[in-house]
Amino acid sequence: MSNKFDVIVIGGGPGGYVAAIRAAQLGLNVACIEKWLDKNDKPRLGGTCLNVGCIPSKALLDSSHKYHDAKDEFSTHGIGVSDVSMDVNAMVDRKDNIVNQLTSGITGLFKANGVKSFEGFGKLLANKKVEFTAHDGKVETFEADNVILATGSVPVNIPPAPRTGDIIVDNEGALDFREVPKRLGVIGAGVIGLELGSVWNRLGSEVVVLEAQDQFLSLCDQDLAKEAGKIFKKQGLDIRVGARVTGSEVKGDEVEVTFLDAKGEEQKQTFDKLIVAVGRKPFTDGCLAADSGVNLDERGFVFVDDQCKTNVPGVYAIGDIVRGPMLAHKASEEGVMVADIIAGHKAQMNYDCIPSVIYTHPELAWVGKNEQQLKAEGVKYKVGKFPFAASGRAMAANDTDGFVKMIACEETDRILGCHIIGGHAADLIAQAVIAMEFGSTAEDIALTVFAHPTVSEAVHEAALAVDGHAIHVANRKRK
Ligand SMILES: NC(=O)c1ccc[n+]([C@@H]2O[C@H](COP(=O)([O-])OP(=O)(O)OC[C@H]3O[C@@H](n4cnc5c(N)ncnc54)[C@H](O)[C@@H]3O)[C@@H](O)[C@H]2O)c1
Repeated sequence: MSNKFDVIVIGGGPGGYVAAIRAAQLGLNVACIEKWLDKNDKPRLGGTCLNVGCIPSKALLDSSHKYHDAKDEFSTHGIGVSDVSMDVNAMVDRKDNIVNQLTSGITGLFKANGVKSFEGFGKLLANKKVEFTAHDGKVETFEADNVILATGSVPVNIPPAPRTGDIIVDNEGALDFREVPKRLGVIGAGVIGLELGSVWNRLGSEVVVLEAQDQFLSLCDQDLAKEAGKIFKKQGLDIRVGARVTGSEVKGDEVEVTFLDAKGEEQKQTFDKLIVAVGRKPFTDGCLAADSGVNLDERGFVFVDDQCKTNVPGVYAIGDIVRGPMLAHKASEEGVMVADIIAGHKAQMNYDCIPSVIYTHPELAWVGKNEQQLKAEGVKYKVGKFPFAASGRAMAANDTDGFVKMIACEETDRILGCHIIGGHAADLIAQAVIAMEFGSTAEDIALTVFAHPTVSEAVHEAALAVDGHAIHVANRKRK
C-alpha cells in the first residue's frame, strides 16, 4: 500500500471522523489515525464524544431519568409501581453497549466510504509528512497533500485535587461507578459537573457541587441560570458558588476536601467519590514535531483562521484544539468545511449560530447572544418569554418547568438569541438555530404555523411575546 494520501486526518473523534468521511465522499484518498484504546485495550474510533463524553453521559442521564420517573413521577399519572430499584451494573453495561455499537458503526462507515483507518499515534512532521506509531510500536512515515489535525482535548487537572483513578475521578471515571456513591463531591458547576452530578443525584447520592466562580452558570443568560439554580436545588443538588478548593486528602475509602467558602472561611467536607470537572484543554502533546512549523496561540490552542487553516499551507486544525466552544457539533461542522475546502469547494462556517446544551432535566439550550452580552455591547433589544407552565402539551406531560426566551433587535426585529430551559430544550433550540441561520425576524416565527399541541408552540409564543402578542400568557406591558 502506498504511504501517500490526499488527506491524513489525525484524530478520529467527531471532528476527525466526520472530516475523513466527507473528504472520502468528495473523492479524496483519505487516511485517519486514531490512538484510542478502550478499557479492554480495543482500538476505538469516536474520540471523547462517543467513548467517554456526549453519548455515554446521555445513556446514563436517560437511565437515571427513567428511574427517577418510575420512583417519583409515575404516581402523578396514576401508575403504581412498587419496589423500584436500580441495577447500576446493568445501567453501566447498557451504556458500554451503546458506545460499542456507535464506535463500531464508525468503523463500518470508514469501510463503506473507503477511509483507511490506522490504529496508533499520529505526529505531524515537517512538509506535511506524518509519523505513525502503531500500538505494537511499529513506526511508519506517511505523506499527504493535506493534513487535518483533530486531536481533541483532555480534562484539566488542578493541583489541590489530583486524580487517583478510583476516588478522585474525571468525567471518564464518573461514567463507570459500579455503585451509587453515598456522598458525591463535584468540583466545577459547568456542563460536566451538572450533567454527571444529576445522574448520581437521581440515583440517590448526596451531591455537593463546589464552584469557584461567584456566579452560577456565568456564561448563560442569567434568567436561565437563576431558574436552573432554583430547580436544581429542589432536585437536591447542593451547589455552592464562590467555593475554592484548596486541597484534598484521600483517607481510606473516602476523600476529605478542603475549600474556602464564599465568605473566605475554610471548610472541610468528606465524600466517597469526587468528580473533578473544571474544564478541558487542547491535546497536542507529542502531536507536532518541533519543525512541523504549526503555531500555537498563547493558550495552547492551534492557531487557525476562520477556515481552520493553520499557518502552514495544507495543514488544517479543527475541533477542541482550536478556538471556539469545545463542542462535538462545532468540531464536525469544521470537519465538513475543511474537507470541502480541500476538495476545491467554497465553504465557510457561521460561528454565530452554534447551539449550546446542558443535558440536565430540565435541559438548558441556547444560541446567539444573551441579555448580558447585548447590554455590554449597547445593542437595543426586545425580549419575548413564554413559560412551559402555560403550554397544554407540557402540562399533559407533567413537565412544566422553565421557559423559552427569545431576544430580537429593537430596530430590525432580527432574532439575536434564544434561550430555553425546559424539557426537550436541546431539540427545541434547533428551531431558533435555523431561524437565525436564515436571518429571520421574531415576526417570521410569529407568522409560522406550529402544530398543536406541541411544546414547540412555546417557541412560537415567545416570538409572539417579543411584540406583546402572545396569546396564552398575559403580555408584559412594553416600557
Ligand atoms: N452538553 C455538552 O455540550 C457538553 C457536555 C460535557 C462537556 N462539554 C464540553 O466539555 C468541556 C469541559 O466541561 P467542563 O464541565 O469540565 O467545563 P466547563 O468549562 O463547562 O465548567 C467548568 C467549571 O469549573 C469551574 N472551576 C474551574 N476551576 C475550578 C476550581 N479550582 N474549583 C471549583 N470550580 C472550578 C469553572 O468556573 C466552571 O464553572 C466544556 O468545554 C464543555 O463545553 C459539553
